[in-house]
Amino acid sequence: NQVGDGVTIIDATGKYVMPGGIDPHTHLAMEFMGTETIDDFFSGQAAALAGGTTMHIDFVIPVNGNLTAGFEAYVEKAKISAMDYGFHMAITKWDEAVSKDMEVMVKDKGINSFKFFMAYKGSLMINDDLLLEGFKKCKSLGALAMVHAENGDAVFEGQKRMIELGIMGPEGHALSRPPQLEGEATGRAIRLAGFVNTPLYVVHVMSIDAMEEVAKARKSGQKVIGEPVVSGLVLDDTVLWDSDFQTAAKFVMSPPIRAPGHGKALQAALSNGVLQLVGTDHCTFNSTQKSLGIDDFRKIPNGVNGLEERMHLVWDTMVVSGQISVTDFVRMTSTECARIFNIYPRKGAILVGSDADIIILNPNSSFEICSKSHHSRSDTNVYEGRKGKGKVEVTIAGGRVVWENDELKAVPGRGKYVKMRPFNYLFDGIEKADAEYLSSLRAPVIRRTMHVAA
Ligand SMILES: NC(=O)NCCC(=O)O
Ligand SMILES: [Zn+2]
Repeated sequence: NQVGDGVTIIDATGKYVMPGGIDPHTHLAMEFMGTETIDDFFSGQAAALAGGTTMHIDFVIPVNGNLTAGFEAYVEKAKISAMDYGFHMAITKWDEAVSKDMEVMVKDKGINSFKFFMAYKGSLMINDDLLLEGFKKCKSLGALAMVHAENGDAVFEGQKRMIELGIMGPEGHALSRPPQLEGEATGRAIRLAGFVNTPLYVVHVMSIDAMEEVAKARKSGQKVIGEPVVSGLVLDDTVLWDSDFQTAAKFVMSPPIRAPGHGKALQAALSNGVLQLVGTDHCTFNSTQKSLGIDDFRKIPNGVNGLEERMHLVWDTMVVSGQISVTDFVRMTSTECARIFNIYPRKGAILVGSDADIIILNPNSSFEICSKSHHSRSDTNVYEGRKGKGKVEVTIAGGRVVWENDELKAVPGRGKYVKMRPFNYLFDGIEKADAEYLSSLRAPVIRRTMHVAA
């Protein structure tokens, strides 16, 4: 039986055969906050395959702002890949070399999206000036602009405020960067992208404040994509107040996991089309690394796991509860990502000519999440002990069975780099809108020159 738009099939046993998941947002082998993520391109991908994800798109971080050096470093890191992957690239400074290198990345290296961090003052953060330059360049190249939207200056101020109050623990992380700072930056990025008339992708939408900015823009016809991540959908921030440092610190990520209520609102936004696809922002650190911030929450490396859990948790939270259909599930975890990053139907579909990335999900089987048995190298899991319905029983990546009977057969080096073309569907109509804007401008005023006698 075929269900929905041709991507989901139920076999005689009631199991679903569907395209493998694609995670639009991961950070493997990333040097960040004085350390490096514990999952590299093999261990992170092992986790992904065990959880039904067969491709991910990771963020290349330039080396001292240099894009080519960053790209080369990530090519090395990714040599151990067990599954297919693509790259986005962060832009952390602006000059002629960066502008030229963006062209090289798009035209020669298969990168079609660039991320701008509006937070992490003193390291990755950029200002509005750079945001505008970057957005203009993205538009000219047909590359998608992405933003980490938090007001970094205000976060810095919020952190100082907490330290002055003597709040040094993980709860200070949430208190120092409240939802309004995410809403402000999201709205600002959206308005600047609207001003430039280029599509925008907002990564990890964590709050009602940010989601409402995306909703408003989309309602007005602006091309904005909103990506919630699993942690934002299913967790809440009460854990940050836990009296045990490690228990609380493992949940520190940015923007922070929000107060109860935000997750439910993000789920609703996903089901009614305000938000489009689900990522993980998988960025893992073990307990020793999280302890870097034992005396000061500002030093806790930011990030949580999700690559192995995304498909299960979205299924259990959204499909089992009746908030979305099976077809919606496939769209939000796979197909929409493939369309946005211009790799459909090679990825995100089961069609003749597509890569054979396929999973079998048994809706009647159960999963239980446990850091002792997960495939990430981290010694903790933010979803520890969660149980639910719907289990990925088989993962096939590139035509090879890599997960079956709870056994992983991931082989380092087998994953391929997937080049992504510019000018995705979001760019349709942009040129026409620009032309209309230009013709709508009123005729320039001709002023007579006045000659005043000396
Ligand atoms: N999200 C997070 O806390 N860590 C990964 C880096 C980022 O995307 O901000
Ligand atoms: Zn981010």
